[in-house]
Amino acid sequence: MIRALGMMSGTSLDGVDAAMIDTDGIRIGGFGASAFRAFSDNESAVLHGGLGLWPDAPAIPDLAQLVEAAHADLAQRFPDAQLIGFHGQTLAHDPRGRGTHQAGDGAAVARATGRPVVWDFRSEDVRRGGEGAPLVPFFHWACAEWAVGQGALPPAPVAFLNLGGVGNISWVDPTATAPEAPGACLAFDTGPANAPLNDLMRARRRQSRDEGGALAASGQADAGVLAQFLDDPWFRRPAPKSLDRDQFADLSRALAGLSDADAAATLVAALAGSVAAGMRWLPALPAQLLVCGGGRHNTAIMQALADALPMPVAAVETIGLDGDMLEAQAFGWLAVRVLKGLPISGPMTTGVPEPVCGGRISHP
Ligand SMILES: Nc1ncnc2c1ncn2[C@@H]1O[C@H](COP(=O)(O)OP(=O)(O)OP(=O)(O)O)[C@@H](O)[C@H]1O
Ligand SMILES: CC(=O)N[C@H]1[C@@H]2OC[C@@H](O2)[C@@H](O)[C@@H]1O[C@H](C)C(=O)O
Repeated sequence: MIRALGMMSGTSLDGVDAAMIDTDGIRIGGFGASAFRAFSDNESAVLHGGLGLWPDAPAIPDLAQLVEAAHADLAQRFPDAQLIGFHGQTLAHDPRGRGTHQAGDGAAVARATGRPVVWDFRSEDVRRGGEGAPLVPFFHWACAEWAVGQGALPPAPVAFLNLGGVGNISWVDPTATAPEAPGACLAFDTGPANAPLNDLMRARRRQSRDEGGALAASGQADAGVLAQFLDDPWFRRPAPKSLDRDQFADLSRALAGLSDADAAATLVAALAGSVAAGMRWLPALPAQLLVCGGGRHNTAIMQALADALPMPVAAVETIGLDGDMLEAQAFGWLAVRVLKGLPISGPMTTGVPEPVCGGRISHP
C-alpha cells in the first residue's frame, strides 16, 4: 500500500480539495486526513479570467504559478504523503479539437513539496482518441468494491453521480475483477451542474453559490427554457462523452428574462433533466444513485433528482464515503495507478480505443 495525497481543484473554481488515501492502485486500504483551501476572491477572479485559455496564452505562466502555489501550500499539511496526485486547474477542454488544458506544472509542485508528483492525467487519453474525461469512474468502481467489502452495499451494479461544476455519472459493477474489465464501468458527463448556478449567483447576487438551494427552492422552473435545453443534440449523443465547463452558455443566456429565483429553479431542473436524459445510456438501471460533489448540499437539487429519477437517490455518506473529498481521493488513487503502470481510463469511460495509463511523473 502507498500513502498518497490527491489534490483537485474542479470546474466550480471554489478552491482546492486534498485528501489522503492508502491504496495499492486497485483496492482502497483506507482513507486519511483531508483539507480544503478556498481560493481568495482575487485568485478566483484570476482563474475565471483564464477560462477558455490554452497553454500558449500570455496569461498562463502567472496563472499556472498561482495554481502551483495554492496546491504546494495545501500539500505541506500532509507530511506523510509518499506520492502526490495533482490534477491542475482545467481551463479549457476540447478533446476533439485543441485538446484539454489543466493549468499548473507538476514538476514545480514536486520541487515545492519535495515529493514525487503524478500530473497531466488527461492528455495521453485525448492523444489516443479519448475524451480525456471523466477520469473518476475507475475510482468509483474501487469505492463500490470497498463499500461491498464493508457490508455497506450489496454486490450489484450501482451508479455514482458527481455534481461539481459539471455533472458526471459512473455506472459500476463491483463484482468485476478490475475497473478496466469489460462491463465493469460505463461513464459520461451528464450536463451542467453547479457552474451555471454559481455564475448566476455571482452575476445577480454577488454570492458564490445558492446556499442550500434556498433561492432555487423558492422559484419556478421555466418550461420553455427547459424544453429547449433538453432538445440539445448533446442528449442524443451516446456515452462516453465529456463537456467543457461553459459548453451550455446558451442555457445561461436564456435565463435573462427570468427572476433570480425562477432562473435558479430552471438551472436545477436542467441539471435533474440532464441526469434523467442520461439514464438511457446506462447498461441497466442501477439499484440506487449515490451522489457526491458539492451539489448534494443543495436541497433543491437533491429533491429535483429524487422527483426526476426512477431509483432511490442518496448522498455517498450513506455508504460511508466522504462526498466532498471523493475527487481528491480519486486523484491520489489514480496517481498510484500511474506509478504502477495501470490504466486510468478505457473505452467505456472516455471512449479511448484501448485502456490507457496516462499521467506524467515528476520527481523533486
Ligand atoms: N452548502 C451548499 N449549498 C449549495 N451549493 C453548494 C454547497 N456546498 C457546495 N455547493 C456547490 O458545490 C460546488 C462545489 O462542488 P465541488 O467541490 O464538487 O466542485 P468541483 O471540485 O469544482 O468539481 P468538478 O471537478 O466535479 O467540477 C460549489 O461551487 C457550489 O456550487
Ligand atoms: C476536463 C475536466 O476537468 N472535466 C471535469 C469536469 O468536472 C466534472 C466533469 O467535468 C468531469 O468530466 C471532470 O472531472 C472529474 C474529476 C473527472 O474527470 O471524473
